[in-house]
Amino acid sequence: MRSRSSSKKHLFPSDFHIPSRTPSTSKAQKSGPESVYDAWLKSRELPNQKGMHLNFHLAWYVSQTCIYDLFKTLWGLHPLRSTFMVSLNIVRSLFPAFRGYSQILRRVVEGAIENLLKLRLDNLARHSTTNETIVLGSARFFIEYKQMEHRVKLDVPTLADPQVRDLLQESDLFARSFSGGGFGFISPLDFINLFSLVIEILSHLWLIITLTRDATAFGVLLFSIASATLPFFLSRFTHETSGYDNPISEKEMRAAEKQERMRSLAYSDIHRPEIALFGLGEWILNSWSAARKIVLASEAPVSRTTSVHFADLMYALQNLPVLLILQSTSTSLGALTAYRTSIQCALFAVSNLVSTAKMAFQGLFLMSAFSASMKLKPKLNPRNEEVARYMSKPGGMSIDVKGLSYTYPGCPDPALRNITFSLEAGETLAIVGYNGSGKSTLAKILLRITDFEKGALLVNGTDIRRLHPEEYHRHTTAVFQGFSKFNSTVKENVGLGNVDKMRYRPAVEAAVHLAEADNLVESLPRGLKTQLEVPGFEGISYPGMTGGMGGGMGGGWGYGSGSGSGSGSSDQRQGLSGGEWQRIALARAFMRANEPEVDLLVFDEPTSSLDAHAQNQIFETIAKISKTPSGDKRKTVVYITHRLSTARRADKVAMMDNGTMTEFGTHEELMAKNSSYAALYRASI
Ligand SMILES: Nc1ncnc2c1ncn2[C@@H]1O[C@H](COP(=O)(O)OP(=O)(O)OP(=O)(O)O)[C@@H](O)[C@H]1O
Repeated sequence: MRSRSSSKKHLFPSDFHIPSRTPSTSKAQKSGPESVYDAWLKSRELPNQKGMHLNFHLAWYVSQTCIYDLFKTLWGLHPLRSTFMVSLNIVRSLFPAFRGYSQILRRVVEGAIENLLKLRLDNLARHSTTNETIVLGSARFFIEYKQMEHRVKLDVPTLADPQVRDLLQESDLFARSFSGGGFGFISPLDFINLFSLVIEILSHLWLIITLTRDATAFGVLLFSIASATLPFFLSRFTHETSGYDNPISEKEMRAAEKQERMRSLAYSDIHRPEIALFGLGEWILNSWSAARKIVLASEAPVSRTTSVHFADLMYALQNLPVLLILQSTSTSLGALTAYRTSIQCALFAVSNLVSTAKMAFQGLFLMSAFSASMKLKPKLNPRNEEVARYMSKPGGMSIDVKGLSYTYPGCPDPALRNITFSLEAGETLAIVGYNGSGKSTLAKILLRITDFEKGALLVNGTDIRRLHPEEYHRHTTAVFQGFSKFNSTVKENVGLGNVDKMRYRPAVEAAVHLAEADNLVESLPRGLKTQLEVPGFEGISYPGMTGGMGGGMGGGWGYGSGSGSGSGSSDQRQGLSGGEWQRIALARAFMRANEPEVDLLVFDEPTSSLDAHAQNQIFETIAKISKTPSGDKRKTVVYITHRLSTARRADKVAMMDNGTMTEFGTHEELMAKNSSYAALYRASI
């Protein structure tokens, strides 16, 4: 355990901000890398990355900074099994040379040694594969876990960086290579293979030298004894058959489906705002981890009796006297053939070594991507020395915005320009304006989903940039314009708004009630347990699965437009209309709206698909939540609406036009101004 934690420290020593894209100046090319990220970046600038002209200097740097720590960490997961895996690979790599030696002996004892060797090799191969499955399974889980743990923490601005996306993509390739290769890239086993190939070449060289010196068959005897006894001892540590032979149980199928759903969710960009806002990271990680363990356990080999090995041992020991006799036999017989075979094998091993080394070389940079991605720091996180705690205020959250501007990466024009306004704790603000005027962008900045580049934003008097987003989000709830639709049950779709209470049915029912969605849920075939279908996403099917998975099967955490009402298919999945989905999204936001620590409620066009009656009811509910039963203010509410009849309910109204806030005040004040808002209002009623 000690080695494991210390290795982790080395491998993931500290977070860092990805520097802005550095131009590939000749100076930068010449100087050495300053970090693993730097090395990865420079490796991408190499003109012929896949050829032989790779930069050995970078590879050396990556080897020094990553390989040792990574292997030490992975070794620490299964020290004994890892030792066996490497030992077996070494033993296996010694056998080709030994087999060559046995050809000399074959003429003396027809086939006996060869058969014995074959038996031992088969056993070794079996044990080795089993052991590798276990060791690599754990390594893969560890790598995937680390990657997912880190991924769910990354925020929208970090993931919007194209360089980060490339880094994460290569990091994914590295993690996937732990399935045992297959992606045309390095598998961790290839590093061991490199070592094994060197051993094999050395063993051939040893044989060639031995033959030329006319030495005794002492080596043969030694290997025979080792090969005869090793599998017997190994049988006490390893298992036999692969779990693939076993039929997949329903539990395993559900776990496989869940693991994929959670992985999709963790890696999804579309759901990122809600993952951040509702703090879903830990829940995703725990759910994935539990499901992944079940899947890995189902793939793990199953133990079998060791009697076969005992018989093997007896058989092998019976041959020992023969081997002892052979020791005194002249080795000159067939030596020429063995000599030639050994040279051929050595040459073959050398060419194998070169191609494996080339793959390992490429793999090094994928490893550097993984290592660098582990150190990515979410851009919205404040620096340690700047962190401030969120200070609650009675009545809700006060908001002060001064000269705020923001331009989306890669866009020529700012989405927001010089926005200034103030909101007292407990006030309600309606943001109105034309399409594309920056309303949703402002809402995302207020929710600390998106950053801003100029100006200041104070919440309860504290600079929002000094607050840890994770902590700040606990004091907010929201319905986004493009809210997430999950291919999951109604209960989960709503419960995700407050993961702690997700399994508490009365809490989910209360949220459904607040969203006026009781009738909708009652009309569904399985009520809260009904599996919702997101258009455009198919379920995952598994071999041996009959009749779907009831409510449990869904294909990924799909996201769709949500228009149109699909009917439940044979697996009882249910489509919803746009308005019905909107009620689900509102219920999700209401899951936590009533929590005492929630001070800010943001709704981006929450009722755009609802009829006028439902819309009024929802606004009544929002008004009710924002005040105590005695009428005192307790939550600040910001909502974006195109229906100006709802805007007049708010304490303040903000009129947006082309990224600027052209008017701000009460409905009456703005009407008296008789400007854009008044015109828009009159046009909408
Ligand atoms: N992710 C993005 N990347 C680049 N530009 C964006 C992005 N999101 C929005 N924009 C641009 O920023 C501007 C403001 O968009 P925003 O969504 O804030 O407007 P809006 O007022 O909410 O519009 P609507 O009323 O149609 O919802 C628009 O010009 C839009 O094209």
